[in-house]
Amino acid sequence: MPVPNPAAMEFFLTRRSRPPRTLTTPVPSRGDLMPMLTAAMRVPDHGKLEPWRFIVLERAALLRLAEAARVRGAEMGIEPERIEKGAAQFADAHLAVVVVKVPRDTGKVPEIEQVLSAGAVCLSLLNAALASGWGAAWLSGWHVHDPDFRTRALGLAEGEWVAGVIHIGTETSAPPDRPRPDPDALIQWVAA
Ligand SMILES: Cc1cc2nc3c(=O)[nH]c(=O)nc-3n(C[C@H](O)[C@H](O)[C@H](O)COP(=O)(O)O)c2cc1C
Repeated sequence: MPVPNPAAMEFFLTRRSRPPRTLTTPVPSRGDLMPMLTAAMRVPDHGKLEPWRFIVLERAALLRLAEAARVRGAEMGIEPERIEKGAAQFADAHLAVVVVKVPRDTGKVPEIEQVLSAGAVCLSLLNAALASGWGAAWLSGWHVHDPDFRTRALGLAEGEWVAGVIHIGTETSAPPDRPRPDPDALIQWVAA
C-alpha cells in the first residue's frame, strides 16, 4: 500500500514562485541555505555525472554584476530599457543562486539528459526555498546567456552555461496566482 505524504502533496499542488520585485531582506544565511542547496542536488542524474554546480551571489556581488550588465549591455548595443531591466535583476536582489550547467565528458549519457538534470536542480532549489518559507523565483536574461558576461562577470569556464538564477528572499506581498494549466487538456491516457 502506498504511504501518502499529504503535506508534501499539498505543497506541490499549491506551490508558486514569488515575483522577485516582491522579495526583500532578510535573506537566508549561509547556514540556512545549505539544506536548500543539498536538497537541490538530490535530483535524478543519469550516470551520476553531477553536470551542475552553484554560485551563491551575495549583495556586494549582485551590485557588481548589475554594473557589469550595464557595461556589457552597452557594448552589445542593447536598448537602454532592456539593459536596465536586466541590470535591475541583480541590483534589486539581496541573494541569488546561479545554477551552472557543467559539461561532463561522457559518451554514454546524452547531453539533453544532463540539461534536464540541471533544470531539475533549478526547480528543486526553488521548491526547497519555498518549502523553507522563503519567497523565490527562477530568472534568466540576456546577460546570463551572453558568453562574454558568463565568462568575465560570472567566472564560468569554457562550456559552462547558466541553467537558471534562483532569487531567494523574504516575501512582502503575494500577488494573485497565475492561471494554471488545464490537466484534461494536457493528459493523454493510453489504456491499451
Ligand atoms: C528557464 C526559465 C527562465 C525564466 N526566466 C525568467 C525571467 O528572466 N524573468 C521572468 O520574469 N520570469 C522568468 N521565468 C518565469 C518565472 O520563473 C515565473 O515566475 C514562473 O513561470 C512562475 O511559475 P511558478 O509560480 O509555477 O513557479 C523563467 C522560467 C524558466 C523556467
